[in-house]
Amino acid sequence: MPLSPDHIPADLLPVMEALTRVGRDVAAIIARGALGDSLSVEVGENSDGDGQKALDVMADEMFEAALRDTAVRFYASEEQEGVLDLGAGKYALAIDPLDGSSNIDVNVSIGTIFSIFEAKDGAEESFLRPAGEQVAGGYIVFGPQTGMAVTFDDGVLIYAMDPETGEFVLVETDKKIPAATKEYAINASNRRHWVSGAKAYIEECEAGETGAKGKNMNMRWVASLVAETHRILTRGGVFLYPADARKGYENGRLRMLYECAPIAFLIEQAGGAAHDGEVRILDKTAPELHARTPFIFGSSDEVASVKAHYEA
Ligand SMILES: O=P(O)(O)OC[C@H]1O[C@](O)(COP(=O)(O)O)[C@@H](O)[C@@H]1O
Ligand SMILES: [Mg+2]
Ligand SMILES: [Mg+2]
Repeated sequence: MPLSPDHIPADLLPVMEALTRVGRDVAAIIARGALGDSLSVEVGENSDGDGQKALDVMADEMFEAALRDTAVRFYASEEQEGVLDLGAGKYALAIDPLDGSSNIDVNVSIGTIFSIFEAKDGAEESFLRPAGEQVAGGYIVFGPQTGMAVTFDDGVLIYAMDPETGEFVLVETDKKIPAATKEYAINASNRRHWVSGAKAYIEECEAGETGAKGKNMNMRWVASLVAETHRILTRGGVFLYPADARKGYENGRLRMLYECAPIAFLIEQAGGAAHDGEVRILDKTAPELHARTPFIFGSSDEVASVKAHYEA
């Protein structure tokens, strides 16, 4: 099913068609759930030492195969150690083929996150550059409804997949996030490990109307970055995955290239903000393909308040 070319740069249309075609097929596999093969069985480990589930590997293979016929030259995946050279083409695409792996077998929203740069001559240099140089960033969410949010540096487009046709239909052309919010998202089980700025901000949220905020806050944690982003794009909110004292979490958990850069691009295009506690994500350059970064994003007032707590 072709995508409507409205609002999509012509050069990127075949890339977006490949992504949504695979999105439709992955959605169908997920929808069969327990009726099909187990999607959550551990099949190995990626180069980061993360366990790989069957659906992580399957989705990666499906996206890689579909993008081979497009203008994507370099393919960098969370599930693969190095960059693949797919042949001729002017783009470099980074992907988290399946985000929210812990939710695969519990029927909770999961997703795919993608980031596109214009390719340079070399594979790694095409990705290890300021995140602000992305030409597109977005995600596909597999939930009660399958949908997509994407930016081409000109606002945020929202698509809904029609379950009867598998077609991704444009439903909003300029999604905006409210500046103020009463909702925050953080994995509070790690509180004792957090850096002090995150601790201080969350204490203020918990104090509600009895503290400096003067308003009560509500908390949500899905453990699928795509689902949290979709909620924040839809009704506002702030998300934090801070650096913490656990081994391997010195820069938080989320990967700069496959997760934070494209989400930050979307969020800023929707009027929100994204930083690592100090530095704007779009001003950062990943030092290596699988590098992580602390990540705070969402409604601009709260994201600014988090920064003030880090600086205090
Ligand atoms: O289990 P935790 O520490 O709460 O982390 C949850 C985070 O990890 C992730 O699942 C990481 O992504 P992957 O599933 O692609 O590895 C995010 O989607 C989510 O925000
Ligand atoms: Mg992920
Ligand atoms: Mg993943």
